[in-house]
This record gives sequence, structure tokens and C-alpha cells, in this order.
Amino acid sequence: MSEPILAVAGLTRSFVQGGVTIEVLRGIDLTVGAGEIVALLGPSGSGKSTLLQAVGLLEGGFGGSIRIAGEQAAKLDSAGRTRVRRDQLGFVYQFHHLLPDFNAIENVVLPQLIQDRSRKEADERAAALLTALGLGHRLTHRPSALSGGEQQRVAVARALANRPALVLADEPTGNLDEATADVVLAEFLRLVRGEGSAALVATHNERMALKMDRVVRLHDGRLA
Ligand SMILES: Nc1ncnc2c1ncn2[C@@H]1O[C@H](COP(=O)(O)OP(=O)(O)OP(=O)(O)O)[C@@H](O)[C@H]1O
Repeated sequence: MSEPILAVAGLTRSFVQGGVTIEVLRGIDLTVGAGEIVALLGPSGSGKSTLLQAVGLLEGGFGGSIRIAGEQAAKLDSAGRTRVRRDQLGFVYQFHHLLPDFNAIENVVLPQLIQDRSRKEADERAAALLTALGLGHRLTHRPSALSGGEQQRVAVARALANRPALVLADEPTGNLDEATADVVLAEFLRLVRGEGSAALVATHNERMALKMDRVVRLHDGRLA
């Protein structure tokens, strides 16, 4: 069997606030196989974002082990973490975090230029991804001229632009009305499957979680 893209073992994280220690993650074990889409289901405050931030190598202060594409996070320095993030990971957040001064296609082109792709290649890939998401007629709109659902689609295209092995999505449709959320989630899943990426998708919505390949539940700091 090929190595999982993500292997988390004994992951812990606590915060101290006002002299009180809150143990948010109490020993998380989780593997995600190549191309597998896993829902991370849990109520608000259960630690989903904390777990995704750890796996995204965005924050330190964790105990336990995180391996991404065979690389042990604890052994990476800051440059190494940046490299793994850039080469292996894609991110989608609840709020799109698009660059407001750039239009849709530019927002999807920019991460590719950072990867040293040619402008022509980057343009073609951005246009293909946005068109696959039904935004072929919105390529030169700035985020402020797009609907919430359209903005989230651009964020999805941006996350997939560099062909990440693993997409980390934190309530990717949490800011949308239910009907739009259903459509955008379906498109997200179709595109991720088509690209062959794996994904770990945080949601508090059971119905949405059940559309993924596997569901893990975060409860009392552990996965059930
Ligand atoms: N930087 C921090 N300092 C102190 N406490 C924190 C910090 N970050 C998170 N927490 C606490 O950790 C717990 C889990 O937060 P987290 O944001 O990971 O939950 P979540 O499941 O993603 O929730 P939501 O769905 O509401 O975003 C919460 O009780 C939160 O208050």
C-alpha cells in the first residue's frame, strides 16, 4: 500500500487562558490516504480549526507527530514548513481570503507564479479550473463583484492551482446559504476527485460530511 499523504499520531494541543489550561486536542490519531476525502465532523469549539492549523503547519505548540507526504513536521525548520505547504498543501477557508485588488483569474494565477510556472501555463490552468467551476464568464471580475458562492469557487480554484496532494478545508461552505453551499460543496468534491487530491474537510454539518469518503468525529479532544 502506498504511504498515506497524512499521518497524525498522538497529536495534542492545549491553550492556557487566565491561568486555566484547556486541552483542546488530547491525542489525535488520523491517517488520510492519497486521493481520499475525509470529513472532520465536530460541533463549534471542538477543535477542528486547531487540528487543521496544526496539519497546515501554520502554528507550533503541538505535541505528537505529523507526517505529510512522508516528511516529519517536527524535523522541519521554517523554510521546510513553507516548502511542504507550498508543494503539498492547498487551503480553503470559511471566508475566501482572496486578494481584493486582483481579479478572479489573477487570484488563481498568483500561487502558480510563486511555483515558477510560466504565465501562459498558469493562465491556462486558472482558466480551466474556474471554467470547471462554472466561472468561465467571471474571469476578470474582482472578488467584490462576485457573489459569495462565486468567491468561494475562486478560493477552491486557487487551492487546487498547484495540484496539492492534500487540500485542507475549514468550513469551506460555512458562509453560504444552504442551497449554494450544497452546490459549491458538490463542485469542490468533484474537482478534488478529478484532480486526484486528498482532502481533509472540517464541518459541523452531518449531512455534508456524509458526502465525503469517510467521516471522523472530533469529540472531547479525540477522534471517534
Ligand atoms: N489561540 C487560542 N487561545 C486560546 N484558546 C484557543 C485558541 N484557539 C482556539 N482556542 C480554543 O480551542 C477550542 C477549539 O477551537 P477551534 O477554533 O479549533 O474549534 P472549531 O471546532 O474549529 O470551532 P468552530 O467550528 O466554531 O470554528 C475553543 O474552545 C477555543 O476557544
